[in-house]
Amino acid sequence: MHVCNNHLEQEKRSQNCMHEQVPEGVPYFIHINQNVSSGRKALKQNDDDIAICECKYDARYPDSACGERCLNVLTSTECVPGYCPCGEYCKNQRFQKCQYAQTKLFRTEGRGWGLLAGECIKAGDFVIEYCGEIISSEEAKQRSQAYEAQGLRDAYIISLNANYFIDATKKGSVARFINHSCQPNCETRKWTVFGETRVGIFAKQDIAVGTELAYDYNFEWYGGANVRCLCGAPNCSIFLGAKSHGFQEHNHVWEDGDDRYTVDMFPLYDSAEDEPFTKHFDSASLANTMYTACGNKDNPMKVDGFAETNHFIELTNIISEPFGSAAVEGPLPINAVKSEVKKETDLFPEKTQQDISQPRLSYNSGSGSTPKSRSQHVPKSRSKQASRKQVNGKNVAKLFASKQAQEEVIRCEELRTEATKKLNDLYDEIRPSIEEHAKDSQDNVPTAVAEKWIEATCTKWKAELDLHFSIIKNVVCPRPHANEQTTSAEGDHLVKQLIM
Ligand SMILES: C[S@@+](CC[C@H](N)C(=O)[O-])C[C@H]1O[C@@H](n2cnc3c(N)ncnc32)[C@H](O)[C@@H]1O
Repeated sequence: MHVCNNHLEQEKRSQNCMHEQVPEGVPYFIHINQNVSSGRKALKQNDDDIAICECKYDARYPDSACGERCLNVLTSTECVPGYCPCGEYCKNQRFQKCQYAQTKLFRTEGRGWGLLAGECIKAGDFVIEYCGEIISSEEAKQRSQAYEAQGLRDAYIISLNANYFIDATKKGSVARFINHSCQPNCETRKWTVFGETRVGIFAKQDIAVGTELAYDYNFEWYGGANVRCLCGAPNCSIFLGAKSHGFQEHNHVWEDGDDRYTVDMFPLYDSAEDEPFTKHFDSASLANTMYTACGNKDNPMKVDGFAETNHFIELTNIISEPFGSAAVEGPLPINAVKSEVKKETDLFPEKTQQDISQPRLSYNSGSGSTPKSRSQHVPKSRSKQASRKQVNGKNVAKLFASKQAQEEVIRCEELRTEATKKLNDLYDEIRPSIEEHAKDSQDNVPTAVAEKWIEATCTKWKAELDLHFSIIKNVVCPRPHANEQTTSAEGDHLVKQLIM
């Protein structure tokens, strides 16, 4: 174990242990053993905020000094030096003291570099902290896109909490080399250290020396390009972090009962040709809404040529994400995806979860072939969608000639804002409960919390849909302003402005 007593020593040690550890050929990064935050103030803990446990050091029972029954350990909070009744004997300062397990970097087949256990690690042991730069979710999005554009194949951004991420791309601990497995021997756990949340990698089971360490990226990984998972586990999710929010946001995954789809798989009928073609679900849903409002799917009402021409499709594209880009992110939508089935292709073949006690981390079995090359990066199919627009109802309202239409759209916008705020507030309120359950027991968020969340989410979605519907309705079925006729040319102009 490495034990670092203060920051300076830690830093020296971290550099030293890196020199010992880094084999030739490992791409350059700055090794750190403490998160670094740029543009985010380090939390100052007041005495009142410091949790003090009730442990007492007894030389006859050294394990009593902040062992597993310590109140702080039970709440995943590290004791604060100077406050812990066990003083220097306190064993609950593992993050602070960098009490990491011995590990070794090695070159994998097909998955870049990986990390091995350099000693036997016991189930529950702290392996290493995942350190990096603490960045906001906005910054995470930007950096992730920039890294992808720079052609960086490996993604190192993981989520810290709802608002912050840890980016270990340029600066990080060696935890950044731990690869993903769908049947992992490690897991991430969040601990509070000096009032700040930190992410540690912990052993899920006894790990023999020389075994590759791996955890499941699904919960914290921000993702990058879609990467074919080469873990070889029988329950492999096929793509890295396929259940992560980043992946689902990127791929617009939709869930229906036990089936999972990407939105590409939803057929949309082109009213002009009456031929099925694949379009995004959101377009399809709006198309259906339109048909319901202004006719029906088989016999759409034709207003000023909108339903007949591409305008209709363009219009649905600008209002392309009634639900997806909700400002609030939370684990519930992630948890909602239960199966690994993608119906119409073999990409997500149906699998049976096998209860296998030994992890299969050889990566040479299970998937049928031995991966020889670097992981396959699946190209983005719809890069245009990454820059999708969020409709601003107030701006759109100004484009309508009719006062009635303007008022209706503004009212819808207000309702949407209100629903979004309620959802945000609710998320803040229930976050501790969600975070507690999100990782270890995916399906076990308390029902009361889930119900509240679902209700608020539905209200938000409905408000979102109402807004989009109101815009479409007023474009397609314009209400003439007093003494004014909205001509089809004006309608066309309006649509173009909306699209721009
Ligand atoms: C956090 S890094 C892990 C360290 C990385 N292997 C390296 O060489 O730096 C995550 C990246 O490793 C690769 N990776 C990790 N687990 C993988 C897996 N099971 N299958 C394929 N590639 C994997 C992917 O390129 C992913 O973006």
